[in-house]
Amino acid sequence: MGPEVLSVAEMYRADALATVGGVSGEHLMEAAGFAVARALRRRFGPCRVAVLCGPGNNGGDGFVVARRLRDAGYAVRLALLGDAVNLKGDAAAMASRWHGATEPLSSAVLERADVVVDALFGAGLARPLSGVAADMVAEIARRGLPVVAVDVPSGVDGDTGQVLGCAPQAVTTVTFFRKKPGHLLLPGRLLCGEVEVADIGIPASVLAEVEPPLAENGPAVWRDRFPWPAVDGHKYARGHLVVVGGPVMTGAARLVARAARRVGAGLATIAAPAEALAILRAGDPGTMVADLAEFDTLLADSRKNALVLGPGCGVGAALRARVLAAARTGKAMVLDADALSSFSESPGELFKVLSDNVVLTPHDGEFARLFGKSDGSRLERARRAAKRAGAVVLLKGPDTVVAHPDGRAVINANAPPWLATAGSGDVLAGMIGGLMAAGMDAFFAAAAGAWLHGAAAGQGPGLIAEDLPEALPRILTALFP
Ligand SMILES: NC(=O)C1=CN([C@@H]2O[C@H](COP(=O)(O)OP(=O)(O)OC[C@H]3O[C@@H](n4cnc5c(N)ncnc54)[C@H](O)[C@@H]3O)[C@@H](O)[C@H]2O)[C@@H](O)CC1
Ligand SMILES: [K+]
Repeated sequence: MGPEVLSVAEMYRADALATVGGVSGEHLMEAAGFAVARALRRRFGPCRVAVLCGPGNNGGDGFVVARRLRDAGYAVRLALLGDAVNLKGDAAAMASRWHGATEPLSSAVLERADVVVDALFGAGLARPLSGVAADMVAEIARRGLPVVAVDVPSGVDGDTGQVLGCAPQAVTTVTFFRKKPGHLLLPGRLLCGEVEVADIGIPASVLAEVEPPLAENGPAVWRDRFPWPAVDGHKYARGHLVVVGGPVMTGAARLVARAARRVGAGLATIAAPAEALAILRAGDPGTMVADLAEFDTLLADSRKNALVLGPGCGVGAALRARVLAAARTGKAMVLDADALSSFSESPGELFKVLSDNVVLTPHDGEFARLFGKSDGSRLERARRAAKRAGAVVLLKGPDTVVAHPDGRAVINANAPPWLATAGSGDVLAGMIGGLMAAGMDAFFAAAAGAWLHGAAAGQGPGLIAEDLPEALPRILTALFP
């Protein structure tokens, strides 16, 4: 599915499979430490480095980093949490190859340091940082020292991106083989700084056995399924999206329709209440307008193959009835905003009629209204919600997650803060609806929509929602095979 993302358990499994395949643990650790030392050298010329090692294999990597940097002419001090005699396996072997002093972990090691290598805890983090480890994190922040993190900044949970206790802010994090969710989900992603994924000799063939159901969102995930028009195609072959509009907030439906047409839907019709028709007819000449009183006729027309309901519609029984009627047709559908909030009292009524041909696009507030307050990372919550709803769920945020009821998911990490602007969500719903109208599978349409939405915000300062659809031709041209 593209750039795979492995859970901590899957990472251990990949590691074990590589070892079974003949790559020794020591080889992996040497390569890991080498990659971290190389990343540090790229960023910092010869300087004074404090390497902080923990009691497990993350610490083992640290011993390699220390040796490699010293060999390269850096002034290295190394401090270990716990006693060296308690180190095991590969970490013990690497400690025995470090010929410098091993200090007990304390802030003394930071004196006169220019850079810190954080090799305290990685994948094996089991509980919140406390005691001297937590004191070190505070002291590093107090001194404003740059940190290069091994695998993850210590304290960041590799599976959730959440912080257990505390964690240092890194400038660079070097991880191995593939990213973990914690590198992409907030706040982990921000604490990592720049993430480098190093090849340490684990063969890609282990992925066939591990089969991770998670990927980092990007064109590699969905490029092959993108609904480019056929040379001999007709506009109806590119799909016809129906956008349900409301009486007052007419801009929302117009943004949806414009985004859908820009992304590739052949036709778009806004179906709105009578009082909104005049203003809608004065809008984009290429967007069609219909009276919402004819909704049943629109639904019965098989050429109209996809719908977006919610943006600007107004919460209530009328919208609820339209969503249920639309869902019963089995057409591709995006439910956003008011279409979701209309079911906050009766989510089960909605979930009963959904399928994986439907994408729900809640932000956190809408998500909580529909699925209740739930614990866990965005990834876990989106996955549970998709399963419960029986539909694709796109949980919006700076780390948007798209989850399929079968457990597949992508994490999107290209959304800039400029997207937090009025109408931006309407454009996202339109992009996804447009792609589904053009024939793209719901899960991949949601993933592609999320990524294109982030890419379209690339202009940065001054961005307004109206700019987003207009950025699509440039982005799509670069993707066109
Ligand atoms: N593919 C892989 O899996 C590879 C992993 N390597 C390294 O190995 C690391 C994983 O090693 P480990 O499984 O030994 O795990 P860690 O080294 O991350 O930590 C495990 C140790 O820390 C202790 N611990 C956990 N949380 C603590 C806390 N809050 N306070 C105090 N002690 C705590 C545990 O009891 C255990 O002794 C990876 O992060 C990576 O850096 C590399 O050496 C190379 C290959
Ligand atoms: K670490």
